[in-house]
Amino acid sequence: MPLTAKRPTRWSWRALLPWGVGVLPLLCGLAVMRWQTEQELQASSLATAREVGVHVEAILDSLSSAAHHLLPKAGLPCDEVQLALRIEVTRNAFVRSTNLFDHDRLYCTSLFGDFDEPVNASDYTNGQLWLMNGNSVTPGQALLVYRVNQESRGDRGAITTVDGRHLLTALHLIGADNLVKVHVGNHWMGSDGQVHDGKPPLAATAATQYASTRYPFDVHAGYEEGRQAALMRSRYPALLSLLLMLGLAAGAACRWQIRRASSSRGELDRALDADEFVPYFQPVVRKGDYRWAGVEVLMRWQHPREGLVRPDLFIPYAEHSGQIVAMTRALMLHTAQALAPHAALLEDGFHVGINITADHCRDLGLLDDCQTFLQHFPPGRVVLTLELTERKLIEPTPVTLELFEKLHAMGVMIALDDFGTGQSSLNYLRQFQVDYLKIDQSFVAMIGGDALSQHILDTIIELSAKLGLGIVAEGVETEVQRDYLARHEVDFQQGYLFARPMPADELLLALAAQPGSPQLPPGNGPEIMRG
Ligand SMILES: Nc1nc2c(ncn2[C@@H]2O[C@@H]3COP(=O)(O)O[C@H]4[C@@H](O)[C@H](n5cnc6c(=O)[nH]c(N)nc65)O[C@@H]4COP(=O)(O)O[C@H]3[C@H]2O)c(=O)[nH]1
Repeated sequence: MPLTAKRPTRWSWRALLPWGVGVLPLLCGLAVMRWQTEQELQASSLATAREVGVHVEAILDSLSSAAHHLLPKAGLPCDEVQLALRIEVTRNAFVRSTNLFDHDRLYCTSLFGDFDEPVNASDYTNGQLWLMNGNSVTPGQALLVYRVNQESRGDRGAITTVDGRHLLTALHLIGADNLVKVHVGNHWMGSDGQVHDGKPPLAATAATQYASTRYPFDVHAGYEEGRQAALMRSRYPALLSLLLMLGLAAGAACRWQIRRASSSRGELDRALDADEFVPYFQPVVRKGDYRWAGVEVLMRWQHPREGLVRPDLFIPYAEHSGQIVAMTRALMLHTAQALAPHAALLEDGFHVGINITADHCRDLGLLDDCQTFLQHFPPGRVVLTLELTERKLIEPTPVTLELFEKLHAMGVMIALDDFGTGQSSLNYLRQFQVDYLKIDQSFVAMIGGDALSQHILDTIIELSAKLGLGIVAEGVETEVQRDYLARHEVDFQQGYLFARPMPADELLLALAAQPGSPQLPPGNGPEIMRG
């Protein structure tokens, strides 16, 4: 179908749908990738937290073992136990210092020997662990302190410490790309090695936690903001580009389909508004004198850019979209306006054939169109003949039957077009009160051909005679065909042999030129005569 006239873009669903279709595969793919990377980061985060946790537990095992060795010595004089304290520091890789306390005062340390400093059990989580921000020996440097007291005396026991750098090494080596934090009571240490107060902040991505069941600490892990997007970009670059291309292709295909459908419909609507559908007329001659007894009205599209467009290029779409009803109404009006002022040129009972389709038979609207058409002419001057095609099946519903009954009552004739080519020709004959059969041009073309084809043509002619129907032969191109049809008493003939479809001006000119025809009133003739 030819297309023209660009219309202003409107943000309707037609404009938005291709974007939606294009974005959909991308969104679905991104959702799957997001879910997958989320699972992956979560699993890796949990594994890191657990690994760091297990390592810290191993360090604490070392502190606990040293502390428990020294525990029975708590309360003994410092010069008696000092060597034992130093031996534990030497024997345990992670132990930085060992200490004994009595009456809640630190009285002996591996570094200084005799010492005196208060020990407050409440500084320790569960009375056991304290993450300190340094002590008097190494101020500002993280220190994890383990405390254990004798079962019988809560104010007497042993204290061992580990340097925060051991924890830091674990955080850096195990959780290299992870934001891992060791949390003890109201203090925590991150990969900056500093001890902070309070609870550690949750990581933006895949925040997980490992809580030790053996010591009162937990490990928080997770990733910084944007980690997931970065992982998706690095993991799925090929898939992302594929999805992008798929989305583009789907969006473009959808846009093309919508434009095709909407532009065809919109284009027909525009042409209808601009009155671009015009009638062409092909004469139908009667047997005997071959005088023009009527015309078949054939639609043409006077397209502003493409010129005159043949009906087979747009009628099928118009029939499919249902726009054919409005187009036929406009065509009938044009026909009436072109012929009515020159009705004197038409002999009484002049046949005007209009093609209709199944869409016209869905309601009784066609009655008004026919009525309006006939009102343009003096009574009895024209006989309106509706030509039914079988391109869409016409159902014999109560509405259709009522329509045909009322059309007949109005004097409108019904012809079956292209008779013999469709599957329902005979059914139509039974179901609807038909007046004429139009033999399809393919049968007329068989004249002079093989015997079987000719038999089929003869049978159609006989059938119409037996049913008392008028018969019109279409597509008569040769004198042999004309004479054969005349010998077989075919009532009317139509074809290039007599005349090709022509515009109204030419038709009126030719009608006026027929012998015995009244002349057109001066100044009232068709364009072609006046020019
Ligand atoms: N080869 C050959 N062809 C001949 C000869 N005599 C006439 N024809 C062509 O045969 C077609 C006859 O019309 P149709 O069977 O109703 O077939 C029509 C009809 O089914 C449809 N059509 C045309 N106008 C309308 C309309 O207003 N409404 C509907 N629904 N369909 C229409 O389009 C079809 C084609 O129309 P056209 O192109 O005008 O083609 C016309 C006409 O030009 C001949 O001797 N030899």
